[in-house]
Amino acid sequence: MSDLHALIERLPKAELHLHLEGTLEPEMMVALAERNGVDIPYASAQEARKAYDFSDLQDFLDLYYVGMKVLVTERDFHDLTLAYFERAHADNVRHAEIFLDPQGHTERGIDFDVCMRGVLSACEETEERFAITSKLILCFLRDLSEEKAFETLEACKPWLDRIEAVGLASAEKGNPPSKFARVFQAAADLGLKRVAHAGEEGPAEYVEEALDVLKVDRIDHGNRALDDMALVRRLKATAMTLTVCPLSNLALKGVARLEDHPIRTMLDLGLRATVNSDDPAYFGGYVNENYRRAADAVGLTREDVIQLAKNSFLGSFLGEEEIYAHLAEIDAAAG
Ligand SMILES: Nc1ncnc2[nH]cnc12
Ligand SMILES: [Zn+2]
Repeated sequence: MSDLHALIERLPKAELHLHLEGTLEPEMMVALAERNGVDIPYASAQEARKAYDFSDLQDFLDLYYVGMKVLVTERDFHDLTLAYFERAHADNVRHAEIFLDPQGHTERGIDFDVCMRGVLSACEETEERFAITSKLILCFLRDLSEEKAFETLEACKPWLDRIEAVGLASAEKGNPPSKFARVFQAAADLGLKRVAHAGEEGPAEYVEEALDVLKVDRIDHGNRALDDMALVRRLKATAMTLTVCPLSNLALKGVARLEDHPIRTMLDLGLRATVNSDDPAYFGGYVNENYRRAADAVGLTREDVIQLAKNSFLGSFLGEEEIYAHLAEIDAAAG
């Protein structure tokens, strides 16, 4: 193993952009389909993997929403979440801020509270077993209506002490952040932090709207912000965290080759970029694999990799003391 790969493995990391439903490995999908008597269009895990050849975000989302239909019971959500944390533990992830797409479940008749109980019990078990801390971010699906988003926010109310933030995910093009201005304001009034996918496929203007209209605390992806240098200067001046997902961008054709990925440019510009896995079961790798493949493709240095790990904690919603404790651990692990 190269020195750089060994460093990547050893560094404590936070993961800030991870859709729980995107950690559904084909083996678990097939097993849950059987357990719950749900029809899926694959006879085997191998067949599912063969279908994972995406032309763009929508092409992926079409399969992503089919896959999650196998999640039915509280136990399914628990098992899915715990399986992710086992993998995260193997990658030396110490803290994760995980996305859940409740509308992907409530829209097909699964109770919101069933999802929440299953996910949260696995988060508690994880903290005890692996000493990994976590926070939960509930994403509104931007291709659905504002009214549906408000219904989801209403369902959040009994769980507010267990929810850190709201997010915005799903089909970006044609669904600008401003569509959700009022529901994000209502979430802020409830004391929730805000994040939004922006600039994944949509233009730099969507990143600007997420900042100005949704008042987000982080931008998920943000790649297209690089098209607008005034916006880049603003992101740098405000130390805005970008949760970047290299293997996702490759799989969804945001970049033609990983060598063209902007992660190195982002660091060179002084942006607070982080590396994350997005939907690792669909895109071919968990967080360390994203670091390794990106590092090899764009020539990240040892200092870049250390900076990325530090950024992952600096951009998290942990308290200052916890963040500085993790930064000290990174310095110790870096040697
Ligand atoms: N990469 C992604 N972009 C937008 N919405 C998503 N939901 C799951 N993965 C997503
Ligand atoms: Zn995402």
